[in-house]
Amino acid sequence: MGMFERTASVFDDAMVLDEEYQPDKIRERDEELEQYRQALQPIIDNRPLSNIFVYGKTGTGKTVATRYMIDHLQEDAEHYDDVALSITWVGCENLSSSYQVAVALVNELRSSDHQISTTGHSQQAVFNMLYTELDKIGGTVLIVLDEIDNIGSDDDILYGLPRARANGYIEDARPLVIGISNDFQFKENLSPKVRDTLCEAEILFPPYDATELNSILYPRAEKAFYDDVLADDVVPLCSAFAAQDTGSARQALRLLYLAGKRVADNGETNVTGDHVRGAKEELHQSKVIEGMQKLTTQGHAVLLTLASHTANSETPVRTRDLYDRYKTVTEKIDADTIVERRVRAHLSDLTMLGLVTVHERNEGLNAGRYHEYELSVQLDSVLEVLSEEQRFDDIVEIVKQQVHGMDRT
Ligand SMILES: Nc1ncnc2c1ncn2[C@@H]1O[C@H](COP(=O)(O)OP(=O)(O)OP(=O)(O)O)[C@@H](O)[C@H]1O
Repeated sequence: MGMFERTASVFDDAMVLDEEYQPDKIRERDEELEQYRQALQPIIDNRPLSNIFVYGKTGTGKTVATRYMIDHLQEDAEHYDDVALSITWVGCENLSSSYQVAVALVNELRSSDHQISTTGHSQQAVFNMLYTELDKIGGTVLIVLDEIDNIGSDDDILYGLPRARANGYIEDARPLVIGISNDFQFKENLSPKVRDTLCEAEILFPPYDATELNSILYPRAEKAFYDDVLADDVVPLCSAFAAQDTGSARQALRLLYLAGKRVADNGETNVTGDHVRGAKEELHQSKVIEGMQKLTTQGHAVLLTLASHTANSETPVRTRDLYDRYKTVTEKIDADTIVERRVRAHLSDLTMLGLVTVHERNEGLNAGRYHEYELSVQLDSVLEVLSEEQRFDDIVEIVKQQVHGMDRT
């Protein structure tokens, strides 16, 4: 026997539940797909093009629908000799300016031995390289900018690309931009001229309800799992939880996958509603941890203070005691000390994120009303996140020892 053996599994093909899997049908999006078709039709008819802006919350099918439409468009365009179509897809999740997007586009269009570096050129120089590349390709060049909201209000590229032909920078190519965004504010923050051209055709992807999620999930579940391993309530529960929370198909698929994985990890043979509930809790925890990682140094300092009280069994703790300890914490980590009122503001942020629970006390006339706080997440996970920041190292170590001290008693 080797060290690794194929695990007996409820999964027939778990990859079907993976993010990257392209389903052969897009469900529950007939209206949006029809709008998409109409917006792309001018390419086939050699009519003037308009740019397309696709928006909606995360997991609502924007990317999968765009891939699907482009695949069909590419296939059908081949039937027409006078339609020249090329596609360029750039994910902008790590690109925070027009300059960076332009560099990424140039590199996407160029062969691998003519790549340019991300620094050292002027923006105009990179734009010119981009226009040159577009002209070399010629014909309609469909440019998909996924997660375009990352460029914020630095929207020069969205101004320049659609006007490059009219302004005489390119002659042979007709660029068409599809911008995809899950940030509703993004469009509002664009300059009016850019907004008008980018959003000539707008397609909104609303969140899914439970029924729609069921119809997306069932065919995937059927392919992903062996027959008869899913209890009847598994898919509806995944759909219901995701519909209540975000309306995201990604979340629903993730729940289904994690439920299956729990079964596999426990060496069980059937997936039940309880596995889905466990998966939901697991997803929730990882979201909480993500929220914790994104806090500012002051947020982390307040959290660390509360962790220290927790390690010493001093919770729930009153604001003023917490503030005293906070001052020693910031001294140790060499951070600024903010006033008590602002520490309270951080505490209420932490409460909103689900990291902290607040109790309101009312102790007679003299004591008045006051607040007490305690952690609502595991001390271990707090300390793990905090130890990712180097300046916290020493003090996190101290708190950890306090926990061990407690264990001994
Ligand atoms: N209508 C649908 N039919 C089939 N599968 C879908 C549908 N909508 C979403 N999915 C699936 O849900 C997952 C998330 O969808 P997608 O990546 O398209 O979301 P998105 O709107 O682009 O999200 P984000 O804004 O976070 O990128 C994918 O695995 C996709 O296959």
